[in-house]
Amino acid sequence: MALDACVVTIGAFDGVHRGHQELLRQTIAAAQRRGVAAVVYTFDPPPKVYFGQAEPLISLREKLARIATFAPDHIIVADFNQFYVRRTAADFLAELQRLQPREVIVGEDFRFGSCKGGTALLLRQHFNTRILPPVRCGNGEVVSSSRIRSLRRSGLAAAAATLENWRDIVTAPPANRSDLAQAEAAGQ
Ligand SMILES: Cc1cc2nc3c(=O)[nH]c(=O)nc-3n(C[C@H](O)[C@H](O)[C@H](O)COP(=O)(O)O)c2cc1C
Ligand SMILES: Nc1ncnc2c1ncn2[C@@H]1O[C@H](COP(=O)(O)OP(=O)(O)OP(=O)(O)O)[C@@H](O)[C@H]1O
Repeated sequence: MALDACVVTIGAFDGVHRGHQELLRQTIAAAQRRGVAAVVYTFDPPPKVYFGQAEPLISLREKLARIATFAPDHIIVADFNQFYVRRTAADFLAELQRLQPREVIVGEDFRFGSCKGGTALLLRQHFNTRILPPVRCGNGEVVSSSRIRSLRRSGLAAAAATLENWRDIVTAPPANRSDLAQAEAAGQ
């Protein structure tokens, strides 16, 4: 996919939890301010799932439905497979360049490229990059997909659901079905 201009956020976004939701909100707002497309770039399966380090929190369909409620213009789903995983950080930067991002929005711990060689600071050397501070829960812990998995494993499903913050929306259809169809097409 190539674009003239956009604001893009990148990540596995497993669970589309409160931290991810902040990235999505900031991305949509920045794109609207700049009058360019808002793009969400995600991976399927989530890299940790591909490497056998975790079970997915939600299906791809549910992830796309949750992301679609923020109404980005495009959702790019990279097929995270044996070929994709060989891409270096430089390869990934070159691919991102095709989207011509006016702004890239990620969290502090974002990593990309084989062996996680790329960091948010490396992104900043190539693109106008906004690195958001971590969203924390009430007790000060950083909200993360890993933390939600760990809470679920401990039988603390209610606490996990609080971090996901999808209690009211989880079974609802996406705001706009055509967004979802577009997102699924982009992932092929
Ligand atoms: C091109 C590319 C190659 C990657 N290769 C690896 C890898 O070899 N090992 C790994 O643990 N993660 C790898 N990742 C996953 C990243 O470390 C990271 O989990 C992913 O980009 C999602 O970021 P997030 O976890 O902040 O959402 C790769 C990511 C990309 C984009
Ligand atoms: N609590 C948070 N606050 C702000 N940004 C976050 C937070 N959690 C994740 N992000 C950012 O969201 C994007 C996607 O992150 P990712 O999908 O790896 O979530 P994660 O919760 O850190 O996952 P995991 O726990 O499996 O490593 C990245 O840019 C990451 O830095």
